[in-house]
Amino acid sequence: MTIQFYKYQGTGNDFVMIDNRSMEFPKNNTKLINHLCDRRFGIGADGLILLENDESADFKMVYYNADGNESTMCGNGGRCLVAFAKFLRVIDKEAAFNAVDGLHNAVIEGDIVKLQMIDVEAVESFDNHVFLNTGSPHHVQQVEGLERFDVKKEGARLRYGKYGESGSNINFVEQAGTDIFSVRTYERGVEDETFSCGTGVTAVAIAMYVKEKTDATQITLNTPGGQLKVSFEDRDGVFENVFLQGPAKQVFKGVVEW
Ligand SMILES: N[C@@H](CCC[C@H](N)C(=O)O)C(=O)O
Repeated sequence: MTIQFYKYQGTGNDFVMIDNRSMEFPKNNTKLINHLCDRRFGIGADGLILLENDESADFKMVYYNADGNESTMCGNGGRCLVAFAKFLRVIDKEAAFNAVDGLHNAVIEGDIVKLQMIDVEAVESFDNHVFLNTGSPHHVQQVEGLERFDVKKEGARLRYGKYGESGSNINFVEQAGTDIFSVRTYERGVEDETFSCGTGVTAVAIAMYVKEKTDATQITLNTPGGQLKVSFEDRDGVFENVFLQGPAKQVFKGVVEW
C-alpha cells in the first residue's frame, strides 16, 4: 500500500497530514500510525491527522497521538489542518470543520491561522494548579525557573500519578509580563514534552486569568517552538469566543510504502 503524506508544523508541534477523503486510510491500524509518527523508523511527528469529508461542514478532522491512538482535540493540529485544507483547495480564507469536540470556525491569512476553540464552562482552581478542558484535558501549574524545569519527569509523574488511566496533559508556566506567559507542556499520547500545545496554551491563558495573574483577555504565550496568541470573553465564569492564533506551515511531503 502507498500512502501520500504531508508534514506540517505549528510552533514546532508537528503532524503527519493525510487527505483521507477517499476513506482508504486504515484508521484502526494503531501500529501503522505509531510507526508513521516514529522519529527514527518513520516520518516523525507528535500526531497524525486525517482530513475527511463532512456532511455539514467544509471537512472533518480525525486526530491521533503519536502513540497511534485516536484522541481528543488538538489546537495546533486544527490550525495546521486548516492550512492543509487551503493547500488542497477545500477552503479559501475561511473554514468550518467538525472535530471530536464539535464545530470549529477558522480564518487563514498567509501562514497565520486563527482557530475558534470550544467554550470553556468548568475551571477547577486549586492552591497550586488549575484543571480545565479546552477540547483536551489540561493541568496548569506555575513554576519558578521554567527554562531549567524537568518537564518530562514531573509531567510524567503527574500525568500517570494524579489523573489515572485516561491521564491529562500537563502545562508548566512562568509569567513573563502583564499579559505574557512562557509555557512548556508534557503531552499525553506523546508521553514527552512537545515544542508547543495549542489546547495547552489556551488552558494556560484562561487559568492565569482565573487565578488573577492577569486581567487581560488577549494573552501572548511563548512556547519552545514559538509564539501563540489566545483571546476570550469572560461571561460570568464561562469562557466564550475563545480563539487560538499562530503560524501553521507545510514542511515537506512524500510517499510511504506500507
Ligand atoms: N498538541 C495538541 C494536543 C493533542 C492532544 C493531546 N496530546 C491529548 O491526547 O490530550 C494541541 O495542540 O492541542
